[in-house]
Amino acid sequence: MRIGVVSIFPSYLEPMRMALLGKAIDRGIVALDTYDLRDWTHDVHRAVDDSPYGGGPGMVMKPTVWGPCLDDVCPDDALLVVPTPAGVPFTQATAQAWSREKHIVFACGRYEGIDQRVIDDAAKRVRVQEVSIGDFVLIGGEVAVIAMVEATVRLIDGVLGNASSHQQDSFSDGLLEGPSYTRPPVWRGLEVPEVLRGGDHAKQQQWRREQSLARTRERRPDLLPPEQ
Ligand SMILES: N#Cc1c(-c2ccc3ccn(Cc4ccccn4)c3c2)n[nH]c1N
Repeated sequence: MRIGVVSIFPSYLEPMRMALLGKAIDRGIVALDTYDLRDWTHDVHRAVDDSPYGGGPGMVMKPTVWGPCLDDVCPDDALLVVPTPAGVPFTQATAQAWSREKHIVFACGRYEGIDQRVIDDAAKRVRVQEVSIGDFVLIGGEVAVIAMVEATVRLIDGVLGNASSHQQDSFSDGLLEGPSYTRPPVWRGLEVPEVLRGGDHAKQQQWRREQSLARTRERRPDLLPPEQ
């Protein structure tokens, strides 16, 4: 998978070159290109924003800068992703679908966002998805991109050491993951549940399912399947 990210703060994206994502890049599973939007500005001040039509707070990012940039960095067969608080919710299902893409380009806005005509113009040529990572407002799109890239790339074969890891994720079966434990068996007077210390794998699987259902019922009843 090739990933392109456009930002006015490309160094904000450097965490994606560390740890597991960095290893996926080193192993050629993922290629990451970051672009500085200001390289497409055309004035001495390298302006990327302007006042909003119709008034309102803040500034809006210029179509005359974003348009030529996306023309250059986003080929017709790529998926263009635009993080925005007004986007469709990004979910595990989104990550699953994106993990099968060959090329994804992320457009990181700042200020009050990107002139809508940039998205409308791009949609004439490429697939565009405006997505949100949650019901809160960030300062820009970079943090959202890092989160979405992690969630997506970890699902690509070969990225996670233990292939089955992501099959037991929270949300992979629609439920929240239950509690996890490791040694010592007793810590500060707290014991690891007996069933996990034994060897009956069928009982352990049943226990884990019950814990997932209980936790989901308590924290995210909206995720429960109808019969639960
Ligand atoms: N994904 C996602 C996001 C964002 C997000 C993403 C991109 C941008 C580009 C600018 N801003 C600031 C901003 C403030 C006010 C109104 C519009 N935009 C962004 C915020 N916030 N919360 C999410 N779940």
